Amino acid sequence: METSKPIIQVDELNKSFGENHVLRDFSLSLFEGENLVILGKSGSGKSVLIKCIIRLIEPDSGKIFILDQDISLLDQDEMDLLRADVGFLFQSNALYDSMTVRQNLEFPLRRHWTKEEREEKAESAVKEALEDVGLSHTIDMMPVELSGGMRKRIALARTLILKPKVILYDEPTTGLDPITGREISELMNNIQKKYNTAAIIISHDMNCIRMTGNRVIMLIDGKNYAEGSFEDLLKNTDPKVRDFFEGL
Ligand SMILES: Nc1ncnc2c1ncn2[C@@H]1O[C@H](COP(=O)(O)OP(=O)(O)OP(=O)(O)O)[C@@H](O)[C@H]1O
Repeated sequence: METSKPIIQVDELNKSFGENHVLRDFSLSLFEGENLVILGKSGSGKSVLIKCIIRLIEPDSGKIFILDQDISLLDQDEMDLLRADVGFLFQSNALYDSMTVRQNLEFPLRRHWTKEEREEKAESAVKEALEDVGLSHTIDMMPVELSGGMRKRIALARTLILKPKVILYDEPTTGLDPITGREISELMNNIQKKYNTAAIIISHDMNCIRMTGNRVIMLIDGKNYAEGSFEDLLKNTDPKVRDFFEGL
């Protein structure tokens, strides 16, 4: 897997808020088709890292390359184009409550597809994305009519509709019961298989991490402190790694 070129490359990222030095020379590589989990205590900087990757936050120093492009050099239009390749599943789902499922799914197409493309392909794209998440029958429903697990699936379908090369998952199973959480984890794996998408997953849910993570990075003291399979890290004897697992 690691012989391929990285889809996302983060090099020696630093980010401070005042005296709070959150990321310290943090680096990672995400390769095609892999699910990479970022583990770290609350407040360790996982969200800051993701926000730097989607450029909601500017790092103080360091570089981020997405699909070979140095994102600090992209203008707004170029960044928008790149965003079509990088799907983001918000913890809150961020569905529009006043829109039907169909309208929610069509929403990203407005920005990324021409009117002609939408007229030609939107209907089939919505249907395929809903089929992918097993919720074809909800197409004309409102988000309020759906359960938490269903809303998560619809949010995922909306991410999938642009066929991203990478998906960033922010706590994808938080707030769901264990069975629904397991279903979402399975769905994440199915999507990885079907589309060969790479993913960065931030999660505190050990079931989700075990099920979905091909590789795990531990964010400790602002650094990529340890990485390997989840099982490797469980066996790691470093005191800070042990401290993390024992604190769970
Ligand atoms: N915009 C901001 N301004 C100031 N400090 C910030 C800002 N965003 C994040 N921080 C600080 O950066 C640190 C890391 O926050 P972050 O949200 O990345 O943690 P996290 O690892 O995602 O935590 P959790 O697991 O609880 O979501 C925290 O100390 C937080 O207070």
